[in-house]
Amino acid sequence: MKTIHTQNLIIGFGKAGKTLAADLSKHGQEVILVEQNTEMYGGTCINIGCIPSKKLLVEGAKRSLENDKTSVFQAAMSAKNGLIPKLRTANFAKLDNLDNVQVIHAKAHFKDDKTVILQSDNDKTEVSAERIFINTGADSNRLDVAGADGKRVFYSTEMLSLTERPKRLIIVGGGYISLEFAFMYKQFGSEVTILDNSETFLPREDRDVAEEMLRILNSKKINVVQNMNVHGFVEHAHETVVQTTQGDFLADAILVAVGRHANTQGLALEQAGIQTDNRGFIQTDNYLRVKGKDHIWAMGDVAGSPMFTYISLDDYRIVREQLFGQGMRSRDDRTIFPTTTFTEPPLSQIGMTETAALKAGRQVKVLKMKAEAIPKAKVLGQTDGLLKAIVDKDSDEILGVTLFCAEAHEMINLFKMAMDNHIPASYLKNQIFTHPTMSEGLNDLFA
Ligand SMILES: Cc1cc2nc3c(=O)[nH]c(=O)nc-3n(C[C@H](O)[C@H](O)[C@H](O)COP(=O)(O)OP(=O)(O)OC[C@H]3O[C@@H](n4cnc5c(N)ncnc54)[C@H](O)[C@@H]3O)c2cc1C
Ligand SMILES: NC(=O)c1ccc[n+]([C@@H]2O[C@H](COP(=O)([O-])OP(=O)(O)OC[C@H]3O[C@@H](n4cnc5c(N)ncnc54)[C@H](O)[C@@H]3O)[C@@H](O)[C@H]2O)c1
Repeated sequence: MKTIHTQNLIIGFGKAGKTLAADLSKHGQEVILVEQNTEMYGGTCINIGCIPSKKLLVEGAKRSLENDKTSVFQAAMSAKNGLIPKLRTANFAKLDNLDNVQVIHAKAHFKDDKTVILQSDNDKTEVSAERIFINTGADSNRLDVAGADGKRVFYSTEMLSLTERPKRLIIVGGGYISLEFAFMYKQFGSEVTILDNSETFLPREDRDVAEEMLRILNSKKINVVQNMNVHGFVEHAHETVVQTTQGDFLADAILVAVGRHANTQGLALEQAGIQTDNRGFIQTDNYLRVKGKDHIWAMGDVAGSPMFTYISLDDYRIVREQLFGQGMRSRDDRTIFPTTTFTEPPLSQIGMTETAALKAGRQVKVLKMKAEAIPKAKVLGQTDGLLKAIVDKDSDEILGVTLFCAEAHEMINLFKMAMDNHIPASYLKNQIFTHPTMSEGLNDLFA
């Protein structure tokens, strides 16, 4: 077994890890970044997450008026298959081209809190490191029911690379992945049914927003069944029966999208004395330092940070500030951040919903308008949805915004800046916007 020493060992080629590797190198530090899967160079986002899913959504939308849905599906898959390897190669080259960064293809596990074993097919290397950064991401939760290992039961990764378009798609779960894949496969002409076990559809959203999403889903003939549990899957020659508390459903493909868990299996965290919380995420302080270990950090999904690429990037910023700055940045600095579910239209949110503000005892003004009132929505032919802002009655402070309309995913970022800088609601009422844009609708929303 080879033994090497490095200043910095990064486990996992995720967003935080790859950005930190480049930064450490820029500062003259030597880095080993270990990734277990060559098909994952660049991490979840570019290979099996955000980018391939959005590429398929965009390609499907481009050809939404075409009747031959099999060819729409094939063209979208082929466009996605063309893009992803290029991004992966570029991500690898970006680090590999740096003199003091070494990317090693191996699976890492801890020997102790200063030593990590890198195990590849035919090689084993022991690395002792001054600093260790864990950025191993998350993986799909499995359904523990009979038949869940059947050939038509898939998770998001497989659904991004199906070779045959399913005529009937059942999606188990009613969150981000469920909704985005429901719209995606609807564009490919599949009959889509969402089976969710929660009593309330989109529980984090206000009811008017959830009802509008439900209306849009139904108008597209995407069926949503709430409050049900899957008992099992029974595989037949040409279809699979999904057995639930609300009867049987027939499917050509099933997507299970019921959340994701930390990728810590096989890391042998216990050998390094690294603890996980009751949900399996690595326990850190607000500066992402692993509990009780001054030289080990965890970043991104595995650290229990909200599962978004831009939050993993922000985790990198928190660590960067400790290594090269004043060390002041922490998780407390991002109490509010925007989110978007890439449906049609996209659903974007920041800060408090109306329900959350009232629950917190705030005295609020609720500003609300339909997307169809915005001229650009008519130009785009995308008049579904609504916009909502929650404003403190006395101080005029913007407490939260929900944009469920065309271009919402771009517009919501404006509110991160406005809210961080305490720009009052009245400012938006008179802000000059270009025309015709969806953003100009904010003049009316805040009027
Ligand atoms: C289908 C889907 C769509 C998504 N869409 C969006 C979106 O639109 N916007 C958004 O912001 N977020 C989205 N997300 C979430 C986002 O992709 C993740 O939150 C983000 O990529 C997590 O990055 P990370 O830095 O934690 O690690 P990851 O990018 O997950 O990287 C972890 C890496 O570590 C490697 N690894 C694991 N264990 C080991 C080991 N023992 N040794 C060596 N290597 C190891 C893994 O192979 C992996 O490459 C989506 C996720 C999915 C699944
Ligand atoms: N646009 C984006 O930013 C984006 C897109 C995709 C994924 N993501 C990230 O990835 C994470 C994982 O996505 P996800 O959709 O798997 O999780 P999620 O937490 O968003 O949704 C899980 C859903 O599954 C349901 N559920 C749980 N157990 C169930 C069961 N046994 N039967 C039926 N339904 C069940 C829940 O009620 C919930 O509706 C998200 O939380 C998000 O952070 C982000």
